[in-house]
Amino acid sequence: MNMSKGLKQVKQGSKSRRQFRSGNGLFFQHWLPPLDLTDTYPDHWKYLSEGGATLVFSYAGPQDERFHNKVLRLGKNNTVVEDEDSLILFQTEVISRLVLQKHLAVLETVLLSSSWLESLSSLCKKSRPDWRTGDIDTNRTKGFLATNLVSSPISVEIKPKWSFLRPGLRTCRFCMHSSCRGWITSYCPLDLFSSSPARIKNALYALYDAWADGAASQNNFRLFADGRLMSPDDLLPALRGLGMLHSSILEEEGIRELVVETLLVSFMKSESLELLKTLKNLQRTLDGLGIEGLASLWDNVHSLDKTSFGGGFPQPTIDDWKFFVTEYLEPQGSSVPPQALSGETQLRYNILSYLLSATFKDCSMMIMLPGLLHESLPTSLFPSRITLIDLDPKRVERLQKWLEQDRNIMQEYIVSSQTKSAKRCVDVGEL
Ligand SMILES: O=P(O)(O)O[C@@H]1[C@@H](OP(=O)(O)O)[C@H](OP(=O)(O)O)[C@H](O)[C@H](OP(=O)(O)O)[C@H]1OP(=O)(O)O
Ligand SMILES: Nc1ncnc2c1ncn2[C@@H]1O[C@H](COP(=O)(O)OP(=O)(O)OP(=O)(O)O)[C@@H](O)[C@H]1O
Repeated sequence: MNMSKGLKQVKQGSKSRRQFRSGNGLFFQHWLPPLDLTDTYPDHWKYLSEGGATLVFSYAGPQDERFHNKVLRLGKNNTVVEDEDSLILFQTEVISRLVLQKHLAVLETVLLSSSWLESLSSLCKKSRPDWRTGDIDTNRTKGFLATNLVSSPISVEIKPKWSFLRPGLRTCRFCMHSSCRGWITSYCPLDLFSSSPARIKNALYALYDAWADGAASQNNFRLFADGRLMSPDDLLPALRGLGMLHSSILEEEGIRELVVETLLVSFMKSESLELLKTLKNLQRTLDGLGIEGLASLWDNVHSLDKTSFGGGFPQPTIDDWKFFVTEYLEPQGSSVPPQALSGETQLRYNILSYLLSATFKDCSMMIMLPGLLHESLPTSLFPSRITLIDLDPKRVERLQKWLEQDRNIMQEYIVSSQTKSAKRCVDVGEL
């Protein structure tokens, strides 16, 4: 029997339960060890993209159902990243209780070897942007495969960042941070999360424009055509080459309109608006005390031992996360509801809550599109899939970084507001 034919996989924790269709059409199941990627050649994996902590490759080898439409995500050697099994469990056991499954990629652990990773690392050197630091961590023995979310004709990646305005402030965290970094962008996440078509459109124009101006280190917008990451200069010739442009579109300006209009149709679909609403509510409600409030709570609890913020607090385990999410989702079911907790237990609840909020503040959305809008086609014929990626747990050591970062951002922003008027961001509040 051809085992790869009719193969389906069902994820459960880090184990892969593969389902095979037998001759009589019935499925049978079998527990299998993780796939060994050293069965493929490193040059079957083409550099696709990267973030601060990982590098991502898409499969470009001979036809193989196991890797078709998959990307390989590998940890870098310059950051502490959880092991792959924990990352996958975090998504399957924790995140999936907060975000609908249809908005999540399917993940699977794979086995790797140092020599294989070293070859891949040298093969991808030329494709990586100069400004990115870190290299593949060749000491890791595992990576993970994920659904390739740029396999559609056009795919767009948006990293929306913080969706809410802190009480008492006029400017949102992203706009303050951008101003401190000297970024030139009119993007405000509060527009994207507003549910208003006009404001969402403004946000999309702003994201596109910052990208088109070549602001390489601004990572809030990326565009992929035919599975390849596009630079602003590549886009027009690439779309023409792929036959994706109507002959009337001759100018960059025309593409800008078309990309934004197409994305707007996708964002105005009810499931996209629902996802934005979910993300905003998770970011905001999990943030609870804010980083300053959390640091004060820490100081109160540690007033005698004076342990520094986050010091000695163990990394939450999967069981800790599961327990936390149950308390967060079903506060009435807890013996003591979260708002009535005190001391160590209150601190613990709020630390996990803030860490989880940080995951949602830093994730990205992948929007898969069948192409760019065509005026002869009704927009209802425009299917799109929207998926969240980079939903890794944040580590406890980050607490101190976030406290210092927020203080710096606030301080610099206050100083700069003395010379120019502070930006006013509009939050529509709870959706
Ligand atoms: O601190 P921020 O808000 O700048 O976010 C960091 C991101 O910077 P950005 O603002 O998107 O340019 C940063 O993104 P880049 O590396 O700049 O693409 C990372 O996402 C970082 O998280 P991690 O190290 O991958 O766990 C992010 O760090 P965390 O804040 O999530 O710890
Ligand atoms: N499933 C996927 N399909 C296609 N591309 C992907 C997928 N997952 C990740 N990518 C690409 O790889 C990049 C890096 O992945 P990811 O955001 O998960 O890494 P990271 O290092 O944690 O990023 P950051 O530093 O932004 O937190 C993404 O920005 C995206 O362009």
